[in-house]
Amino acid sequence: MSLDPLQHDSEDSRADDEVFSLYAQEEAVIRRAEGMIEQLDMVSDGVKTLADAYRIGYRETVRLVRISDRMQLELHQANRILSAQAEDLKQLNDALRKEIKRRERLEHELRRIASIDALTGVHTRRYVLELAEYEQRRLMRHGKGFVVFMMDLDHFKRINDQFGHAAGDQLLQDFGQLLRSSLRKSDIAGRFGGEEFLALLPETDLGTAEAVAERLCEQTRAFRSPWKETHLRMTVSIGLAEVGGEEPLERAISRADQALYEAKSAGRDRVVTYSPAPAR
Ligand SMILES: Nc1nc2c(ncn2[C@@H]2O[C@H](COP(=O)(O)OP(=O)(O)OP(=O)(O)O)[C@@H](O)[C@H]2O)c(=O)[nH]1
Repeated sequence: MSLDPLQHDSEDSRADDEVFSLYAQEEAVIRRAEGMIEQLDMVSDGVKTLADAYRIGYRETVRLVRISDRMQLELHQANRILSAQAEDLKQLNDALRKEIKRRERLEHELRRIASIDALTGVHTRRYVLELAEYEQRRLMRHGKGFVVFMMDLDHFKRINDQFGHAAGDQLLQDFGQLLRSSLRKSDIAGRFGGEEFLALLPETDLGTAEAVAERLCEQTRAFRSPWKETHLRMTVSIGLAEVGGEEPLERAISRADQALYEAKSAGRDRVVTYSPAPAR
């Protein structure tokens, strides 16, 4: 509706129209205001809901941040503990490695002590028998044999009685050296006990073994061991026997021992090779 007065016929109807129009405008304004109030209420509700949600979200965020902080602290502490444990483990590992090395050295030393006769430097009886067993199996595979020497220093009791036990020890030591130097590296020499020695000569024929034994006998006879203002002398008796096939080593040792007994009986300072007693 227009408010232009030129478009109306009478003053009254114009006044009525104006009143009506004002009323309608007022109505419209009121309706718009009410609408706006409603919208404002809705906006306010929305803001309130958002604020509530934000408050909840904020609290949750704060809670999560606190948890995260605590977790970070715990992780940091756990990390420190793990680092300390790793360092402890490293030290333990180092200590273990050192201990293993120490034990290996000890084991090596024990094996050396068990295998080498401390006085004479040749092998111990037990070790010779161990080596012999292994050697015998090896030679059997190749169809080869070896020769056993049983050796005994002559009248050793007299040396001890005349010069004392220390002099006897010195001669035992000297004989150990003579024995080692007169044999090949592949031969096995040992102290059987007291003043008795044995040697195994693998892959050696009887003739060669006899020559080796004779040479050792001569070297022993010629040897002089300085002792105080004088010198010590010694001789050795040697019995030889061949080890054949699969026979137990003890049997061959026993034959070499018989030959040694013969060497002693025949006057000592000599080599005797075992030969079976002639059948009657
Ligand atoms: N010094 C010393 N003497 C030892 C050792 N082992 C054994 N004997 C001595 O060697 C001597 C061996 O004496 P016997 O068995 O009678 O033999 P032997 O006097 O050599 O006489 P035959 O063997 O018949 O020539 C004993 O007096 C033992 O005490 C040792 O390690 N050191």
